[in-house]
Amino acid sequence: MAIMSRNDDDGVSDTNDSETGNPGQMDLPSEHKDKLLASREKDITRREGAVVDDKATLLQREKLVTRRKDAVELRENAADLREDTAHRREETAFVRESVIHGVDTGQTQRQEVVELRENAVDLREDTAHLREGTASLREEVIRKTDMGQAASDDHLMMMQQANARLVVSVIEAHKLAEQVETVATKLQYLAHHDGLTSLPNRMLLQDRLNQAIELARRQGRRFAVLFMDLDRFKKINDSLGHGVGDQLLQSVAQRLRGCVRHSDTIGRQGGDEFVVLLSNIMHAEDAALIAQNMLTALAAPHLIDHHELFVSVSIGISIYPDDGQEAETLLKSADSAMYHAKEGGRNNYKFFEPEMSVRAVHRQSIEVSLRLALEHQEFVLYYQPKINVHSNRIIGVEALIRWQHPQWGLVPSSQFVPIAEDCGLILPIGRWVLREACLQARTWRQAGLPPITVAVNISALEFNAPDFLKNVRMTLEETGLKPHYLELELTESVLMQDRELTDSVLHALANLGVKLSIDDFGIGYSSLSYLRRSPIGTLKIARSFVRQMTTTSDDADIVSAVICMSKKLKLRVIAQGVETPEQYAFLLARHCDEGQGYYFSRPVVAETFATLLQTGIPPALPR
Ligand SMILES: Nc1nc2c(ncn2[C@@H]2O[C@@H]3COP(=O)(O)O[C@H]4[C@@H](O)[C@H](n5cnc6c(=O)[nH]c(N)nc65)O[C@@H]4COP(=O)(O)O[C@H]3[C@H]2O)c(=O)[nH]1
Repeated sequence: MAIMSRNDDDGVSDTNDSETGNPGQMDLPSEHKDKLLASREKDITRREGAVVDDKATLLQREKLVTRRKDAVELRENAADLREDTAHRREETAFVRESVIHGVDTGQTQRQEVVELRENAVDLREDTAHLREGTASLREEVIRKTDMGQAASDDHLMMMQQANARLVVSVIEAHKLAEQVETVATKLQYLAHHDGLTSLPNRMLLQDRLNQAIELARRQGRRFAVLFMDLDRFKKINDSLGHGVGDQLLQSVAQRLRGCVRHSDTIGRQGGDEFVVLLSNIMHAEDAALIAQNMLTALAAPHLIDHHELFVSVSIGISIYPDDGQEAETLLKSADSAMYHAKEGGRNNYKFFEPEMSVRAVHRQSIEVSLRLALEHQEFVLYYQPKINVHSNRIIGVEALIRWQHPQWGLVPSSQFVPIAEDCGLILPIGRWVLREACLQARTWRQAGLPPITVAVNISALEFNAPDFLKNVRMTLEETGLKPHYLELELTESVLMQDRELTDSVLHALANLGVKLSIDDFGIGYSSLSYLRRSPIGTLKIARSFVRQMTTTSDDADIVSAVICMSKKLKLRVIAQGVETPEQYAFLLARHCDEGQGYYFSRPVVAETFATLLQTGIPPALPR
């Protein structure tokens, strides 16, 4: 008998299979056999279906895992993007701060501006990349979201987060772009304006000048260019410090603004130089009127850091088209005219005249030749004796430089020392003078001539050079001259500079044994209490007072007062530029002990001076 039992799973199972020759197989009627076969086939199909179902589930799971991976990747991408944005934001903030700092302090140098501009360009490129990055990421999200319609809630949530982060990134990118715009605008401003005064700078002024030329050419009109610089600004800067100097320049800029119309341009060329473009004048006299207004406006005291500062300017004026048809020529003409204004006593204005450019060219060629003069050994020292007016004995000598030019002949120092000071060449020239004078003094000593002190002029630039003291020490050592045979003549302006530094150098020199004197005393502003404390040993009365002391009572009073004061302060005093017997007599009567000037001897070459030293001042010299 066939034993049929109900299976839990599919309901039918046989334990006695006749086809397999199973001992449990029974011989069934054919209709039963057909039924059994049909039932078996159904069973197999059902089982195969279950396997297919399993495969689909696996595939489904695999897809889910892949989508999860995509979502994680997206999340990571979004996080990277966010980090990148934050980083860029910091950079922008830094750039912006640098620019603002630059604008505030006026210290943004041209190089910095260039760097900032390059940074802004980089930043802009980065922002563009960032935008591209966010766009492609968004596209990817959309694509993957479409693919994953059937994604799990988890997957959807991750997608939403990634999307939200992308939105943040895009907003950041927009902000970044705005900030870069702001920085770019500021850079643009800085590139065309002076950081200290906010006036148009050289570049912008050049642009405006070119525009004015173009317009004036078309309309057949004239316009004026005013070139000006502050008289003796360097002294204020050196003595009161750059902070005060900067404020003074701001104050000057402010007052100049008040003197011109809106259509005119005032620019700062650099340092204490300003250029004004008066774009609409009918006659040259209009420019003169404005120049005069500027002189008046600047003359009132400038109150800066509790200092009442008085400044004046010298102004040179050139007119388009008479004095130049191009920007450069107009500026040059105005510059030459300004030099003449300065030479004419400062605090005034001068119109350009054609012969001025000849002098400007001459000055330029002096500078070029000066650069070669040291190398070509064209300098020579002359020596002028200092005399004890009572004994008529030579008590010292001043070394004075001359330039033996191959074409121009012997050039006096007044024609090239100021130029050498302007262009800094006075530093190597000064070192040469000091060495040459020390060597010469030593040679005279070795030749058995009476011991005397040799004096060397030191300009403010030389005194303030960082290696000045070291150079004096080294020169004395190398030339073998004893320090007390060297005297340094300083101008009053040297004493007005950085007090602490000046004091320490003066005392170091005095400790070495070097003598110190003040040249041209009376024309500066030396404080008497300072003189008392300083190691200065001698005052040299300025030639300008000595020249008129016998004819002008004011000068006579000044010279008498300086002699008297020197004695009280226990300082030696010497009158410079003594030329006449009357001046000599005046000094004797006022008990001035020492004198120097043509009355005793002109500056002479070293050999002649050696003879003077041996023989004394000959009576044959004009007296
Ligand atoms: N009219 C007139 N002039 C007289 C008389 N006695 C002397 N002098 C001139 O007065 C100037 C005196 O020199 P300083 O006041 O130091 O003024 C000097 C000094 O400031 C500067 N200098 C000259 N040599 C040097 C140098 O080696 N180094 C530096 N840094 N400056 C120098 O150039 C200035 C002019 O020098 P120099 O042309 O040599 O002119 C000299 C001298 O030749 C006189 O009785 N009447």
